[in-house]
This record gives sequence, C-alpha cells and structure tokens, in this order.
Amino acid sequence: MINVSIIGATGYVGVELMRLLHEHPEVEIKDLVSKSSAGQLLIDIYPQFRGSKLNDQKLIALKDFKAEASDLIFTALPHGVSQDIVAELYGKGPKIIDLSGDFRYQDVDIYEEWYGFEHRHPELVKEAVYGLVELNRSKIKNANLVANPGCYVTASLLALLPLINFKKADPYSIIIDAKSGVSGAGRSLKENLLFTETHNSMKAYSPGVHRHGSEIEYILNQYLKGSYTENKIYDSKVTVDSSNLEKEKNRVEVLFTPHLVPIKRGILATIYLDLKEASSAAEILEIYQQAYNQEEFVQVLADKLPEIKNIAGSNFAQIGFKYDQRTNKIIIVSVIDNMLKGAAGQAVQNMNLIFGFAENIGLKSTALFP
Ligand SMILES: NC(=O)C1=CN([C@@H]2O[C@H](COP(=O)(O)OP(=O)(O)OC[C@H]3O[C@@H](n4cnc5c(N)ncnc54)[C@H](OP(=O)(O)O)[C@@H]3O)[C@@H](O)[C@H]2O)C=CC1
Ligand SMILES: CC(=O)N[C@@H](CCC(=O)OP(=O)(O)O)C(=O)O
Repeated sequence: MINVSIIGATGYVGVELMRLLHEHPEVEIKDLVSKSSAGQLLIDIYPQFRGSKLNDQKLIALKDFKAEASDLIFTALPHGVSQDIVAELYGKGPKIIDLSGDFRYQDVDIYEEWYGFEHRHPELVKEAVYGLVELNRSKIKNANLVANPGCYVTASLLALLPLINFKKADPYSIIIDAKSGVSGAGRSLKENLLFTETHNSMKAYSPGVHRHGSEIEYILNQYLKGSYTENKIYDSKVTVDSSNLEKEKNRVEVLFTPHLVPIKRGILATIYLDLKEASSAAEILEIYQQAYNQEEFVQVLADKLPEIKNIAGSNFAQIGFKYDQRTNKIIIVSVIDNMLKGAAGQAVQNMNLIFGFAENIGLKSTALFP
C-alpha cells in the first residue's frame, strides 16, 4: 500500500483522481489539500463520496500538509500556481505527478513564449519526465517528477506518433481539428462556460495559437530528435527520411484549432496528414497495429471511426483512420476522455508504473454508456 495525497483536491481533475484512487487496492488516500475548502468535509462538497472510505475525510490547508507522510503527491492545480507548490514539495521524499502544463517543456524559453510568463523554477524542469506512458514508459518508472501531458495533446500524439516516422508522411502538413467537452476548462466560474453560453452551441477558439498546439509540436520534434529512443513502440520498420528535412528548423509543424462542444467530457481530434507518395489503408493499419498491439489503453479500430460515447468515463483511447486515395491524405480520428486518459486516468497509469503495480489497476472500467 502507498500513501497518496492530492493538492487542488476540489477541482475537476482532483475529484476524478479521488474517484479512481479511493477504489484502488494499493492506495490509501492520505491528505486532500484544498485552498478554497480547507476544514470542510469532502462529502459536504462532493456528496457522491458519502458511505465510501472518504466519508469522514476533511480537506486540509497547504500549511498543515506534511509532505513526508506521503509516497506520492498529485498536484492538480492551474498552471503557474503549480510550479511554486511543486518546488516547495520537491525533494521532501514523495514522488510528484503534476497535472498542469508547468513542467511539460524541457526548454523554459518555449514554455515562457506560450504561457506568457516567466518560469520561476527552471532547475526543476530538467528533473521532470514527460508522462505519456505509451511514449516514455521506461523513464517514467524512475521519475521523481512526472509532467502529465495536456488533454488535447494526448489525443493528438497517440494518433500522430506512429505515423510521424513514416517516410511517406509529410511532417509539415499536419492539421488538427479537435473538439472538447466543457469539463476540459476546469471548475472555476467563467461566463463563457455557463450552461446558457455552451449548451446547443459550438465554437472554435485560439486557432493556431493554443498552447497545446505548441506542446504537440514540441513533443513530436523531441521524439524525432531521439529524446525517447529507449521506447521502441513507435519505431516501426519505416524510418524518417531526414534528407528532406531542414536541419535548423523544427522537423514537424502542426496547425491546431480546438473547439468547445456542448458535452461534459470527451475529446475528439480529427487530424489531416498529407502523404508524399501513395500508400494503402492496409499499410497504415499495420503501422498503428505495430505501435499499439501491446498497449492496453490504446485501441486501433480497423474499419470504424471512434466515438466519444465509447470511451467517456474510461481510460481508453480509440483511434481510427481513413486513407483518402484521391487526395493522398490520411484522416485520423482519435478520442479520449479529457478527465481520464487526458488527465487523472493517465496520472494513475503513471503512478502504477512508478510503484510497480499492474498498469491497469484502478483503470479497468469501460465507458459509461448510455
Ligand atoms: N480538466 C481537464 O480536462 C484537464 C485539466 N488539466 C490540468 O489539470 C490542472 C487542474 O485542472 P482542473 O481540475 O480542470 O481545474 P479546476 O479549475 O477545476 O481546479 C483547479 C483547482 O486548483 C485549486 N487551486 C489552488 N490554488 C488555486 C489558485 N490560485 N487558483 C485557482 N485554483 C487554485 C482549486 O482547488 P482547491 O480550492 O480545492 O485547492 C481549484 O479547484 C490544470 O493545470 C489543468 O489545466 C489537464 C488535462 C485535462
Ligand atoms: C475546453 C477547454 O477550455 N479546454 C482547456 C484545456 C486546457 C487544459 O486542460 O490545460 P492543460 O492540460 O494544458 O493543463 C483549454 O483549451 O484551455
């Protein structure tokens, strides 16, 4: 058994972590740290935990939190806020899995450019291991600080990584059109997230300038530069044709536009990728199957396109595609639950890896359907 604490406990990711962890057979929930609700009973804020192991659990303030008593801390805080709290806790003993964007870039300059403020703990950035399990499993196992990936980023990278090494793919052609449920924006009060503003409507936002576009591009380029070579799952028999790539430039560019859709949870990313020469659906399917046939949480659909209703409430990602012979493009569709594979589920998968538990413990639920 390990002792696990959550900081930022009453946010959407915090409550999803509690839901997964209070049933996890290897976990004892130690402290739930909250800025807004310290001193209150958890069940007064989230009555769904009535009658559970957390029935009598009180939320506590950060000043009363003894980090040393935990083996692992999840920080589920807004970016910018998280980095200072992680810096305060790092080195006190527990491993840390940070759900924010603060430690996802090894290059502080890129973080500062996209997040618009200074990183106050650049020394810690070097300690952080990017927490996309399917990409970085061996490094995560020994990490003291894991940077859990962004939700749109997880859906996009799982779809793109197997194809990015495909010598027929044009890495400058990637267009990602992604849709997210409203829980992706968190629980804080914002006028544009009110029911009346979001229900029965859809909108695009931040086209080309959303920070997750930069995270997708950054990780794909890091991958092509060899940062993740210890993990072979994406190195299929095809290899990148580096002769066509400009050395000084990023090898991959993506155009990313997110959309807000009137559902509570789930992300669907539709991704367009040009090919430089003709391929076939069978060749592309083989690449995906090679990448994911050992992966429990990534399911490749051979002859269907995935839908959010089939993964919402679960830690599964589903990927389908169509090879369009006429235009020589691949259209890939990738779905995840933003709160699970996109956040809390992935974080628990990381925890399982670090502590040597089976990767799927606490994560076996199928989708909530209907
Ligand atoms: N929602 C999603 O689908 C995903 C979210 N993430 C990331 O995970 C982190 C948590 O997200 P989410 O739970 O959705 O966000 P919420 O806004 O729902 O929760 C964040 C929580 O952080 C705590 N907090 C502590 N200090 C502050 C502060 N100064 N300002 C605001 N909140 C503070 C609050 O909880 P308390 O008062 O209890 O301390 C708050 O509820 C974020 O970095 C987010 O970007 C990543 C992937 C997906
Ligand atoms: C629908 C919605 O608003 N989604 C959020 C997702 C951001 C998020 O969760 O941010 P990190 O994963 O980088 O921490 C947004 O677009 O800002």
